[in-house]
Amino acid sequence: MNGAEATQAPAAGAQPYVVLDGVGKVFTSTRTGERETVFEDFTLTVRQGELVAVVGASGTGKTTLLHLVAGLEEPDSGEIRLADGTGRQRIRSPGAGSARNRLGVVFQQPRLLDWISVRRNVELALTSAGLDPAGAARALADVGLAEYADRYPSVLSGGQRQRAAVARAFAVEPELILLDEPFSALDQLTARRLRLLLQELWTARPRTGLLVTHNPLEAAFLADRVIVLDGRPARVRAEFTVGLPRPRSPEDPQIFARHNEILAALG
Ligand SMILES: Nc1ncnc2c1ncn2[C@@H]1O[C@H](COP(=O)(O)OP(=O)(O)OP(=O)(O)O)[C@@H](O)[C@H]1O
Repeated sequence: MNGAEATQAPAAGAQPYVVLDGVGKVFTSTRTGERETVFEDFTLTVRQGELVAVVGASGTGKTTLLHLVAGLEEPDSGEIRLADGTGRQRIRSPGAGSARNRLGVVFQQPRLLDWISVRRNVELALTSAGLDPAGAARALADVGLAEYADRYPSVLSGGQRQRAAVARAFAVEPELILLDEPFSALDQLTARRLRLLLQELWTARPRTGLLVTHNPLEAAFLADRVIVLDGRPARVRAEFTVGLPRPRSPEDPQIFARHNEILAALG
């Protein structure tokens, strides 16, 4: 980010923002009827202003973890406590209903509506969050899409569509950002640019978030802390504090050193 001051990771004493407290989640296979305990008595805290990356083998429960935090899945036991930016907490527990925070979510696919312009896509997100749709122009400019605002998603490149998805997620001033393999469908060069863009947005307005990724280098570059999930039920097998100020360079040897540590923990 041009002229930005280096920013430190959130203080260890920052307020817990997302707390999974003894969470259990069991799925029953519709095919075999078998019960699969993905989480059992699982505990994780994300502090305010912290970006936590979740890595781990396929099928460990990374996306399920995001879905639980997003309220797309309900825990079978335990509690998920979410701060809402006003000092209050919302609690999600079995049968407690779907208390929602204002979320910004970026998936592997951009999930834009193809029959309306990029601008309208972002405006829709703003109006459903009760915000002024005029904010769409700024959000699109922030991701370098000002000139493309009136185009339809289908005429944009994959990288531009994902930029639009990032703009939509950040436009709503989210209390929490959830990123589920956001750049894994892009070619390497485009993914690298988008990671730099994400860092730029994060440095300008630090948020709290969870990033699911298969890419340990992406985790080391973007996150404040990286957790390695493993096993059934999933456990935190290893945890790394990246501890490098932002903006970071993808070429920084310290990022590679963290990447190697994460890779070793992934086995
Ligand atoms: N809605 C569901 N119904 C039944 N089983 C599910 C459901 N969602 C997830 N699972 C199962 O829970 C386990 C964890 O899935 P999840 O998608 O969270 O893993 P993941 O770590 O994100 O995997 P990947 O890295 O491949 O995306 C898998 O065995 C999956 O089949």
